[in-house]
Amino acid sequence: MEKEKYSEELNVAVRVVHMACSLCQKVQKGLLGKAFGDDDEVKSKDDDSLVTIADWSVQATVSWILSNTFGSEFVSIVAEEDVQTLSKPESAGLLGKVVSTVNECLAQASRYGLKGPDKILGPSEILEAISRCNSKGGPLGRHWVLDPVDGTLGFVRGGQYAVALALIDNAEVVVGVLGCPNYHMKRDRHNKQQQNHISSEVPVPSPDMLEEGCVMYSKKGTGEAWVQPTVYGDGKYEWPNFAKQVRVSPIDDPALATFCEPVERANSNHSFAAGLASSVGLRNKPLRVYSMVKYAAIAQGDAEIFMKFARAGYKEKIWDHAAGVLIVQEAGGVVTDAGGRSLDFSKGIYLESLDRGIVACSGTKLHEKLIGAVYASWESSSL
Ligand SMILES: Nc1ncnc2c1ncn2[C@@H]1O[C@H](COP(=O)(O)OS(=O)(=O)O)[C@@H](OP(=O)(O)O)[C@H]1O
Ligand SMILES: [Mg+2]
Ligand SMILES: [Mg+2]
Ligand SMILES: [Mg+2]
Repeated sequence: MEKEKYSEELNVAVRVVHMACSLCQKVQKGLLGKAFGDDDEVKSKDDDSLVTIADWSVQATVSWILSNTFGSEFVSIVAEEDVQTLSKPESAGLLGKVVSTVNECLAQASRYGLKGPDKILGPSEILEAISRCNSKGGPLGRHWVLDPVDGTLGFVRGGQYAVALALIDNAEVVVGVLGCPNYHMKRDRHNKQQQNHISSEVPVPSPDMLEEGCVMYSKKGTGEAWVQPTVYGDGKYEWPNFAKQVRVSPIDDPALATFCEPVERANSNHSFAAGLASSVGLRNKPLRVYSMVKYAAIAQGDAEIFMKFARAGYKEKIWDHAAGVLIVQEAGGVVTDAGGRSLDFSKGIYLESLDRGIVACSGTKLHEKLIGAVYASWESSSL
């Protein structure tokens, strides 16, 4: 792949994810000041999962920036949220909050080197921006894939969550950006690799920058993944900020490795993962973390393994994985389904032919052991 290919897409994606992180920070702070269930900013969807003003507002913001930058007729976006609830007459208050949140965020676009709207966007333009993300993806052409807030449960509980944006080109994930507003980049005393791909200026990081959230990103085929601290709306850190290369952990001894998995039992079979863990000799307790922050943890070497085994019948969606998978792979890791096959992003919004679950590892040695254990457990359970 030519070096410059997708550079502009990556550049815009990183900036808009930084904007989205700042938006989410503000909304999460506001939510945490209220008693859970005591506000109208969190709604339940038909499948009982949650959606908040942050989910809709990030989707509108990213959609507006991508469409305005690349031309709406050229942009296909596959994203999680729709406007069903938001466009009901009784949701006028909720829509009003989304409209002001999006406008407040877009007003900051120039701080991130992006162009915002010339005038305030009205409710119909915001609804249009959200519903424009209704592409079904597929095997051909370019599709942006967005999870505006991944781990919404973590978000409303004051925990980890992520903003995930990827670009798929002819079924391959070519750009991945993961905003993790509550997950800090790894501290390392030397920071020799700092460099900035997004700008020529390279400010020196102050130690407290490393305590804040981060945005990770990568481009397919580069063999590199990068992390930046988040830029906050309070003017504490100004854009452009620096970037540091991330790399997976060198640990390949199961006895020293740590695995992460979803927090909720409903989302992943904890006992199946525990069985695999013990059969390959993992000793550490699982790290249960909301959202795609689990991929970020693998990419920067905070953990070695991520396993997710959803219940039979649940179909994984591409926006829950695309950005994280690319970042882990380019940082040196391996990600497949539980049968050891690559994930197939060509079938539209679902990972259609996924075999049982997802296994992401820092290296092939751990990965082979885990896939072997999946096969062994499968054989013994079907005896
Ligand atoms: N039943 C079921 N099984 C498996 N996965 C499901 C299920 N229901 C939802 N989801 C998707 O899981 C996303 C959240 O994954 P997490 O790893 O954050 O799960 S957890 O909250 O830590 O348990 C979550 O993403 P968000 O909706 O963006 O939060 C969902 O897309
Ligand atoms: Mg959701
Ligand atoms: Mg999600
Ligand atoms: Mg989501």
